[in-house]
This record gives sequence, structure tokens and C-alpha cells, in this order.
Amino acid sequence: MSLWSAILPPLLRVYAAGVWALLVQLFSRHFALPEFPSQHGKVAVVTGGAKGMGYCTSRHLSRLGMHVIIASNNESEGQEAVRTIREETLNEKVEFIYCDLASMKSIRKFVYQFKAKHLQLHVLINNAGVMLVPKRKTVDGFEEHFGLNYLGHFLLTNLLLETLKESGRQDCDARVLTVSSATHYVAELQLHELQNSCYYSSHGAYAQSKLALVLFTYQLQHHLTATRCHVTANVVDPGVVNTELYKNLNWAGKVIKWMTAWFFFKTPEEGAATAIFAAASPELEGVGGCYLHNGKRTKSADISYDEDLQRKLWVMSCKMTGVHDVTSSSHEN
Ligand SMILES: NC(=O)c1ccc[n+]([C@@H]2O[C@H](COP(=O)([O-])OP(=O)(O)OC[C@H]3O[C@@H](n4cnc5c(N)ncnc54)[C@H](O)[C@@H]3O)[C@@H](O)[C@H]2O)c1
Repeated sequence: MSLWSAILPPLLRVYAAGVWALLVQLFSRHFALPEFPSQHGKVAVVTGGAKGMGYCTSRHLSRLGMHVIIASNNESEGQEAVRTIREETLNEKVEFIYCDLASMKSIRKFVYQFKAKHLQLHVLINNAGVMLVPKRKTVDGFEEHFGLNYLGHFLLTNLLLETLKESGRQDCDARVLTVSSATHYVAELQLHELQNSCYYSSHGAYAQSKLALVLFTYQLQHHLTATRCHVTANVVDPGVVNTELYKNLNWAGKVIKWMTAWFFFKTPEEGAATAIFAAASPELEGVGGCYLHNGKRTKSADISYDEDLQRKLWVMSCKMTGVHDVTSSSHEN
């Protein structure tokens, strides 16, 4: 296979998925968030909560009364987000804890600092992400899209799972929400090539990380159902949203985005709506294993329902991150 044939297909497929998602967005009814009951007494962790959709999500949950912990790798941005959210919502329970999802040591330190607060955890929003970064590796040597977008959240969720299980109640499940993307529909996931080490395509690597997050969520939900925990796991597809995620586009892409985004793209507030809905809606009480788009359950890519692939990816991810495989306990088999 030539280098070009390896690079072009994922690139074209990702742009096709983007255009398709834009068309759907243009012709579908705008999703308006309903009013939610007060979320006072609940605690949420939002990764990447200082910027873009993560910021809008943190602000909205804070407005609803939640205690929000912003987990992000930019200290000054994080502190500024805390200040403005506190000012706007008059909710003092907004905090920043440093967490670099491209470093397992940093993720473990974040979890240690969070647990030292002896708080419960009712909502974990795996939102942070990077897109189209040049070929480079995380601190632990993983391809960056895979390592940060997927493995970072895999590790974080596993380390917080006990706290989530202890915090969920029969009438009020704890919730894990993971932000994926329409690009997962055109992704390929080859277990022997997770690092994209042969032929690197930043488009293919991003799409693969987003498919891995869907597979992870479904496998997590199987485990939660099998062990009858009061925790649910869902995936959120925000649509095409005007944020800094596109900063690594080439110059032509940037020009096209600049000319079209104001009309075709969602604002970060609109993009965050489905994650907020999934975090706070009473409609989703006890509902897990869903792919949510525009506030509704939608079908994800066929391959994401492949239970064998979900299981294999989970086992490999446990090995890569060094966490105990909670799904391997005998009563799940
Ligand atoms: N913008 C879109 O059109 C779109 C479409 C589909 C999915 N998404 C997904 O939505 C999520 C939010 O993206 P956004 O559009 O708001 O982009 P954004 O660039 O505004 O936000 C990304 C967030 O991730 C954080 N982040 C990046 N690297 C990090 C690291 N190493 N450690 C911790 N945090 C880190 C950033 O600080 C930022 O807060 C991402 O997962 C993205 O893949 C976005």
C-alpha cells in the first residue's frame, strides 16, 4: 500500500463525514435545552472544562447548582474559567485541578487530589480532546490522538469508577458521559495498529480515537449492567461546532472554516447542549449505552456494537494503562 493511498482515504472519509454532519445539522431542528431541576448537592468533573464546549458545559452545570471540578492542562485558562463561572453563576463551588490527559502520571495525580477532597462524584464528562495534531507522542509514548483522547479518558474513568459506584443511588445514577464525534462513523480500528505507526494520517488517528471512545462506553455499560451498579455510561456527539479544535487545519481549511463557520457551525453553547442534557436530564435516569445526538438516542457505527472488539480493546487498554480489568470478574461471564 502506498503512503498516499494510506493517507488519502481517511482524510477524504473524515471530510465526507464532516460535510454530512453539517448537512444534517443544517436541515434538522435546533435542539433547545429544556429546564432541569436543581442539581444542588451533585459533583461533576469536566475534562477540558476551561475552554470551548467544556467551558459551556461547566458553566451550565454550575448554574444548575452542581459542584464543578474543571480538569484541564492549562492552569491560567482553568483559573480564569473558575473566576468567570463563579462570577456569572454565583456558585462558589467551581474548582480547577490540573490534569494533563497526555500523561498517565498527571491523570493519577489528578485522581489523588480529587479523592483527597472526599467528595462524591455524580457526573464525569470526558470532553477534552485534540484533533489533527502532527505525528507525535504522549508522555507515555502513545500516538497523541489515541493516547490523549481515548487512553487518557479510559484511565481517568477507571480510576474514578469506585467513587462513581459509591456515589450513584437507585433513584439517582451517577453518569459517565464521553464526547465522541461523527467522524467515528468513518473510522477504522485495527487492534494491531492502534498507534498508527506504519502510515500516519492525523484524520484517521482522530477518527479512530473517537470510535475507541464509543466502543469503550458500550463495554463500560455492559460491566455496569452486569454488576448492577447505579452508574450509567453514554456517548455524546455534539455536531459540528465552532471551537478552537480546528486550529490544526491547514491554511485552506482554515479559510473555508472562517468563511462558513458563522453560518453552518453550532456555537459552543449549542454544541454543549447534548452533554448538558445527558448530565442533568431526568429523562435519562437509569439509561445507559446510548449514542446521543441533538438530545436524542441515535445509532452509532455498526462496528461499535461489535462486542468482541469492545472486549478486546478494553483488555488491551487495561494493559496499556496498567489498570486492573474490572470487567474480568467471574459474575460477568
Ligand atoms: N468542535 C467540533 O466540531 C467537535 C465535533 C465533534 C466532537 N468534538 C469533541 O468535543 C470535545 C471538545 O472539543 P471543543 O470543540 O470544545 O474543542 P476545544 O479545543 O475548544 O476544547 C478542547 C479542550 O480539551 C482540552 N485539552 C486539550 N489537550 C488536553 C490535555 N492534554 N489535557 C487536558 N485537557 C486537554 C483543552 O484545554 C480544551 O479545554 C472534544 O473531545 C472534541 O473531539 C468537537
